[in-house]
Amino acid sequence: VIPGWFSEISPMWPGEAHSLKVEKILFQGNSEYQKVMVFQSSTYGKVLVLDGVIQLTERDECAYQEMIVHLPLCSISNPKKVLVIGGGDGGVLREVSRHSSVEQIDICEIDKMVVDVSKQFFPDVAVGYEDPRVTLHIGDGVAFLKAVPEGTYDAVIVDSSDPIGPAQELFEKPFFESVARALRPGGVVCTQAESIWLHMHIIEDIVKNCRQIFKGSVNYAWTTVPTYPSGVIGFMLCSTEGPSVDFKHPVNPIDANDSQSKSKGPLKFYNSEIHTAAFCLPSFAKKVIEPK
Ligand SMILES: NCCCN[C@H]1CC[C@H](N)CC1
Repeated sequence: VIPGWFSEISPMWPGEAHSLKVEKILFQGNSEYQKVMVFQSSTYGKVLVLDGVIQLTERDECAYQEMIVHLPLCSISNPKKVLVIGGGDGGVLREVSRHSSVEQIDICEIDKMVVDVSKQFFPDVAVGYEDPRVTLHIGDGVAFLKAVPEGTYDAVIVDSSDPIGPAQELFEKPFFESVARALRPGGVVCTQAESIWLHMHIIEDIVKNCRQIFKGSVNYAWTTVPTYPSGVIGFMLCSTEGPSVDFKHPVNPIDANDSQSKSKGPLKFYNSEIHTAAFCLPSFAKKVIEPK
């Protein structure tokens, strides 16, 4: 360990570790589920770490939060009911609330400490909780979805951590089946889907499960997030049987004034061109992900 530096060492990305220079540790605690830490970095603003894994930094969180929300919501016209699984920091809520057609935003986060810590240290991320359309449920997303009436949601966003830890079940087939049941015909889901540089085997398994479960379209998109392992993160975008969804061409582009509300500031990363580009994959990934 280099004094004054945080290194993200994990068996999920063996032999490599991204490091950030630490100015000051601002919070350390143990929740019921994981170790929670916040530190002030030298060049990426404040950083949220769960069980030694970087979840977000103030400098680059916009890339992940904007893409995981606007890739699905800009792919369907008039999203009204949205469910967020995970996402306790509130960043996904901030982005969903830019869509004026949305009437109801439910969020199910298992770890209350993540919510409280985000409100205390990341107010520009946790601002999402201030939207009156938001209802916060503290609990297990797997159980929450089982209780959801069939066909309730237009969109589900699964903003999870990695498969090692509390989010493990969110990468397994039964969970994807419960998401499909909770979606209306032609409804969409977008999940955090790891890195094509590090996790092709996990992605292959997820794609196989999604193709069996989601009878609409199944696509993989990716983007750059400097402080995530290998500097990229991907998303599974799936739609249920019903009105067809073309994820690659946004039918519901985010409107300038929708996103210009004072509390949230302008979009820093997402736009319609980068939406379409996100689905372009390198050949080694196309081979595994795209249908034979
Ligand atoms: N809302 C915070 C983002 C959570 N997703 C991250 C994806 C990459 C992982 N290595 C860590 C969590």
